[in-house]
Amino acid sequence: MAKSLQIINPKYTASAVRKDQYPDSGLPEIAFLGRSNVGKSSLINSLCNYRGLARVSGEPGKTQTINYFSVELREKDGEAIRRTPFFLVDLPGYGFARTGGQKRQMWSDFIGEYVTQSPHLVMLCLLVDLRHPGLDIDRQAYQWLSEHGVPLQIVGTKADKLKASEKRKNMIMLKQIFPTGHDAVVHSSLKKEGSAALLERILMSLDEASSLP
Ligand SMILES: Nc1nc2c(ncn2[C@@H]2O[C@H](COP(=O)(O)OP(=O)(O)OP(=O)(O)O)[C@@H](O)[C@H]2O)c(=O)[nH]1
Ligand SMILES: [Mg+2]
Repeated sequence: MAKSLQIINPKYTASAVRKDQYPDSGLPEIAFLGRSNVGKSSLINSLCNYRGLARVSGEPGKTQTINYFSVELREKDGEAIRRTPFFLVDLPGYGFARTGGQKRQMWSDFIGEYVTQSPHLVMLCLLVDLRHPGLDIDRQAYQWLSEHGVPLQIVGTKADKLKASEKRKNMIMLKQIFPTGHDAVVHSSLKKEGSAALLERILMSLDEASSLP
């Protein structure tokens, strides 16, 4: 029988804007970053099959804090079942400033602090709207994250908004613009496309992290 992967038992656990507010359970973390409105919170809900878990909005700037959701990855391989607990971490978006006037920053300092200093972050999914594969702000974010050695997985979002031919073309562009060790994953929260591939990557990175000394 084929192997199946599923997220189970999702629960909101904590919100943080400072290091001393990070949960101290020691669980590995998979986090989601990208432009405001790119679909980070929706993707978490879609992976968990739980509509209201992370707050979603049509207006950019909805998620304002680092939000931790405890989950388990359930892997069923024939009769064998394995459950791996970890956190899905929703982050505020970048590229949208509610108030003008201040010096433009890519994102709040606490986001940079989290992605570079959280001791349990094993993979950061960088979400890019598949309709707009090469925006300057996403290139800058990718550059900064790469320079800081953050382990990245690129995810092209809102794939349901493109025709099959555009999807293929833009996925090739994503791979060229944002080269990482693993191919970009194409995803649609609306159509649930790409979740299986992303769960495979999550399992791989959790397994790699747990095998480190
Ligand atoms: N068509 C389509 N719409 C989507 C998809 N994912 C998210 N959306 C819509 O995009 C909007 C923003 O979604 P969110 O999940 O709140 O985006 P976010 O990246 O968390 O935004 P911030 O928290 O503001 O940074 C909402 O109106 C969602 O319904 C998708 O896969 N397909
Ligand atoms: Mg959000």
